Amino acid sequence: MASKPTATRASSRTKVAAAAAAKAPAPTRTTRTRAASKAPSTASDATDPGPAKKTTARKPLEKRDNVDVPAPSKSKSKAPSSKSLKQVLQPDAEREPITAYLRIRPQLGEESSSSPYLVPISDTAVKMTDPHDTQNTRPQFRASVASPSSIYTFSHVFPPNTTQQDFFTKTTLPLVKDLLYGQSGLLFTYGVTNSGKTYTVQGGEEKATAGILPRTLDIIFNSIEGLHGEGKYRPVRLYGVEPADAADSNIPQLAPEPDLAEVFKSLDEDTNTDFDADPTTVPVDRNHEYTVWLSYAEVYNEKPAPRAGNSKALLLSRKALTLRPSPPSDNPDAEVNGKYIAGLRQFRIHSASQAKALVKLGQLHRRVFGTLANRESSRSHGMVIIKVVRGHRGDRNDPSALQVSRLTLVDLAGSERTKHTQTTGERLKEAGSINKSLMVLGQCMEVLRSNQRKLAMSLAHEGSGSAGRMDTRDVKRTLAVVPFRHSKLTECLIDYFVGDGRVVMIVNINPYDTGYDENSHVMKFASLAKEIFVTPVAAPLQKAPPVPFMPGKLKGHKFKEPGPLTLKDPEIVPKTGYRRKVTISMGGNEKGKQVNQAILEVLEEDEPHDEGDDDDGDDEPANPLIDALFDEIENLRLQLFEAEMRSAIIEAETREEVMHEMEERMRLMEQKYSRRLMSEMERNEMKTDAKIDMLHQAGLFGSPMKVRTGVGYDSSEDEEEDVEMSLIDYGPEEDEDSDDDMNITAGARSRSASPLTRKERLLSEKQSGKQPASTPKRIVEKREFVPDPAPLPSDTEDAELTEMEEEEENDEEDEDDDEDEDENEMVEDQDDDDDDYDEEEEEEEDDWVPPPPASAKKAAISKASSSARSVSASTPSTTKPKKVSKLANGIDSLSLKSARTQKSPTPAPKKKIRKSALSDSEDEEDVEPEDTPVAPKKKRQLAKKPIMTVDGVEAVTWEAEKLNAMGKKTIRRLGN
Ligand SMILES: Nc1ncnc2c1ncn2[C@@H]1O[C@H](COP(=O)(O)OP(=O)(O)OP(=O)(O)O)[C@@H](O)[C@H]1O
Repeated sequence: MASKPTATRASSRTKVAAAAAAKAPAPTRTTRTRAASKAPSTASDATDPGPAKKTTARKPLEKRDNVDVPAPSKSKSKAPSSKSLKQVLQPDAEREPITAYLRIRPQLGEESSSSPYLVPISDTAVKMTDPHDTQNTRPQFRASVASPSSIYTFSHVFPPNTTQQDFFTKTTLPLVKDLLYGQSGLLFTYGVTNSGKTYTVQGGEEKATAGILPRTLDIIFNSIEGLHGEGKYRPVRLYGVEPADAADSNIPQLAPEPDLAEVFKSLDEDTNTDFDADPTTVPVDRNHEYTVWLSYAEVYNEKPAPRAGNSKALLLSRKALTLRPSPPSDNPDAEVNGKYIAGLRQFRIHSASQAKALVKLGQLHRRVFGTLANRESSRSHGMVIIKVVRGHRGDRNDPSALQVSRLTLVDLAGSERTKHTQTTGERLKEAGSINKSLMVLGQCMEVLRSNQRKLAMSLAHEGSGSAGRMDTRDVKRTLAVVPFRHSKLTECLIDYFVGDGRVVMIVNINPYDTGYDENSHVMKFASLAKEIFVTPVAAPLQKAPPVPFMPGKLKGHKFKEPGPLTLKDPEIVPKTGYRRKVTISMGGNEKGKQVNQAILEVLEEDEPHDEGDDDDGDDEPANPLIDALFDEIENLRLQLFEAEMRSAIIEAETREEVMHEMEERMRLMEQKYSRRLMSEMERNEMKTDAKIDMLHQAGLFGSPMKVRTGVGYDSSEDEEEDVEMSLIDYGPEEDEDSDDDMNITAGARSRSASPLTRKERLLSEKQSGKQPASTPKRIVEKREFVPDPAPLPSDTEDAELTEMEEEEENDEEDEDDDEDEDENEMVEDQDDDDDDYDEEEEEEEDDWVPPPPASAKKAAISKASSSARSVSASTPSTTKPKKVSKLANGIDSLSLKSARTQKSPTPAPKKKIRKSALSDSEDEEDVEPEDTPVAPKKKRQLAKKPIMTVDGVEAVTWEAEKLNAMGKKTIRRLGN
């Protein structure tokens, strides 16, 4: 019988070691250290394809300084090779990144937004789009500082319809298995308020909605059924064990006070923990026995509120606890020792329901303090620590055969750091204070990541400097200090981040929540966490010598025997502290249930000052200056954040204001331009009508004149047209003023009044026996360049003059071309006169030298005529202006003549002159209305003749020249 336990012991040890090796995926810390020290050569060897090459590659390394021994070129070239950062940062057998899961909360009906701004695009990725940026506005026009659309990847994305069971199986069950196999783990939920963190951890009220915590407890107890240990040892600190006492197994006496007892009774009634139990079982090593210990802690960073006294209220105290470093003796292989919460009560749990009741108590406390802070949601970080002490059944009294593994489940407070961005001052400070631990957690992750990268690169690179690869110790000296100490939360979890187990992060998101920016922040935090590598190792086996069971004493230290939970424990309730009043109520959720209320006075005490020996083994320097500097940095960060948010809000508001103003201006401009365009179009239309009308009247466009002058001519039609012309509105006063105002340019004048209007005015003036008040400026200006205005010729004289001119033209060959061109120009000018006439054209008209009509014409002209042309060209000023003057005078005379006829609103008197000049035999009587008294004059048949075009004139001129060259003087008949 005596040998049996020994054999069992030996086998158990082997089994423990084997189990640790087989079940724990990573080696122990010692192994890891060895592996790390080997890593550089492994990295070097990794470049060699086979064993033979390894040998050749080693030689130059051994004789590195011996330049006389050349290394094989192949291996030499490979020696300094290095892995890329990406390769180095790949997960391997020893380490793995923090696992990040995303859980999307379903829409609950209270959300105003109908469509979520985050949608899963695969099992591992989600797309997040700013709901306020439907137009994909450019970043500078956006009020939000977060990017408008981003894709985030996770280890797995759980859509809204995921059941609690599925979620637990994929995310937490592996950690529960680890716990039972002797490996620690951490799971924390992260997200803004109302995103479902508490629902994920604790669960809902309905069946099958139990969260990961009750399920974890269920599975642990399902799995160790029949394997419960005697509980001779209890876990202490992080990894240590010590002899337990009977009090550890006592169910906590919840509340001796009657009112509070009522409350807790109803709590007990509510806590029917078994109705939603998870039946899953994990196969465990049945050679071991297990004891489960549970503690509930809260990280509560708020500052105390002013004292509020009420003598009748019950007193509920809560004492701030200190964190103490885990002694290296508990885990000699550890490079960095974590910290434990000193004084945290822990209870040995025998069943899942007992554990759940205790958790409920912890949550009640949390709720009480949450209510105390006047907040609806959890404002503290709730932490449930489950410890499993595993020992071989064959060696129950040997503490060196014990292994303590931990699973820490953290329900973080809402990360609504920017929730109150619209407010500043106190509320922002408050938010900053509440989330200080989250901020520090982020900072720790950032520093950890950068340190890990640095270290990985130093291991991957070889041959930097003469001494070969850089010493890891040198690199470690350059690494930044991870600010774990700046928050209680990170201080509690330090051991997980430096390599004490698997870390799982659950990101909760409510895609209907209005806080897009806050959720973007959460996503960024998750992507940062994913890049941090942790080293899941098995919990150390205890090598502490067995201590005889002495209640109240352990290893020479005074040990306080733990008693039942009493709210008035003088050790717990401090003499000084902060008192606050709070009312808690239980029940009343369902119909008919009585609401239990209790008024509690809560006494809070600050963290006691560490005693001198508390920091034993704390490797971080406790320099007050450094602490003060860190505090200052924190303060400045907060100020910076506040200032950034303020300026972001101002910027967004300004942008919006400017945008609205711009929009308004553009709208006004658009209206103005469209009005202007319309009026321009109307004007153009009327102008065109006027032109057409003038062309009609000039007989160049159809023959309305003929119709008018014919038998069926209706005077009312004429009147209509006159009315139509008078509708051309260039400003009512313009016409009036323009007659008097000689400063108005010819162009403006030409636009301001139609010839019809002018003609009518002239007629009326003539009829009233009055001299025209003024002549139109254009005509006046025409006259301006006439050096010697001649008296107005009569029609006959005019005709004769024209004929004479023509004769002269025919006679004077040199001038002939010029004259004809001049005439053509004049005729063309007449057409465009009303619209485009200006001084420039006038100048052109005067100075214009016409090109020769045709090459054939030149050939036909004799040398004699060429010399005559040159002579006449030398003295053009004597004749040319005179002719122009006659034409101008002719225009006026024709105007007067038209005024006499009253029925011929001819707008182009010059044209008539030119026509008469070109076709001598045309009878002008046909143009005149029948009833118009016409003075006896030379008969012309202008209207009967086809109107001669410019080409016609040229042709005629050409013929005339030809004949002239042939010696014939009479050209009058040529026109016929
Ligand atoms: N997956 C889910 N299915 C159904 N209801 C859910 C789910 N997740 C959350 N809820 C509900 O949404 C509400 C808010 O969830 P919960 O209280 O867990 O948010 P929280 O993130 O813990 O908030 P706080 O940080 O303020 O404590 C609760 O009513 C909860 O029941």
